[in-house]
Amino acid sequence: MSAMLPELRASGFVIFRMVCNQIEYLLLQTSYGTHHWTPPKGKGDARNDFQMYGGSFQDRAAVVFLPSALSCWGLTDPEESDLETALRETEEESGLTELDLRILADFRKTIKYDVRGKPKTAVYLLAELIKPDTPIKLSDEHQDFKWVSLDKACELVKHQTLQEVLKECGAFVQQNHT
Ligand SMILES: Nc1ncnc2c1ncn2[C@@H]1O[C@H](COP(=O)(O)OP(=O)(O)OP(=O)(O)OP(=O)(O)OC[C@H]2O[C@@H](n3cnc4c(N)ncnc43)[C@H](O)[C@@H]2O)[C@@H](O)[C@H]1O
Repeated sequence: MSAMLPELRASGFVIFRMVCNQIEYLLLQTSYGTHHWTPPKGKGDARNDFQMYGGSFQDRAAVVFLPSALSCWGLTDPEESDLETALRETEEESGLTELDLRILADFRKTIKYDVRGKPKTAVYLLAELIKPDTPIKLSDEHQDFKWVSLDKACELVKHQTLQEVLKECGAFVQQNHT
């Protein structure tokens, strides 16, 4: 049965801004669990929530059926791309829309880790906040946000794979930012 389920997959944006010639990265702190810090990101569609938290056979049928049904009604897209997911989640979690961002299209980094014993893939894209003073509007999923230096961001995120993503973002920005 599990082979028929979609992978647990999330996408998001590492967002940076330039303030007085310094690069700062946006991190959000979850209002649940261990209150970990993460760039804005989230899961691609409702089917993934099932994998994360488990459920009955009926629940399974519902979560596999629901995205297809919603898609037919034009309410959501079960084939949402990583970019679409990242944009949607970024807007939901920070209030920042595509219009606020300059996407560095050549950057894309994928990491894999286990969450509650299940493999998860997280895809990170990279974008600059065009107007550095644009306000951040948090959703209920997060309790705090910070704009921080690369070193401080690596300190906050704790997980080595995500620290490496942030460092690659830093190097990419240094090489490609005009
Ligand atoms: N513990 C919890 N209690 C109640 N509700 C919860 C919950 N966790 C999630 N939710 C619910 O799920 C929703 C989030 O949905 P989404 O917002 O769609 O999903 P997400 O970005 O993938 O968030 P999540 O926190 O689950 O994942 P992450 O991989 O960062 O983090 C998942 C775990 O992996 C760890 N992790 C993160 N990055 C890692 C890495 N690079 N390496 C290893 N572990 C990592 C984190 O520390 C964390 O423990 C929330 O609204 C909330 O309702």
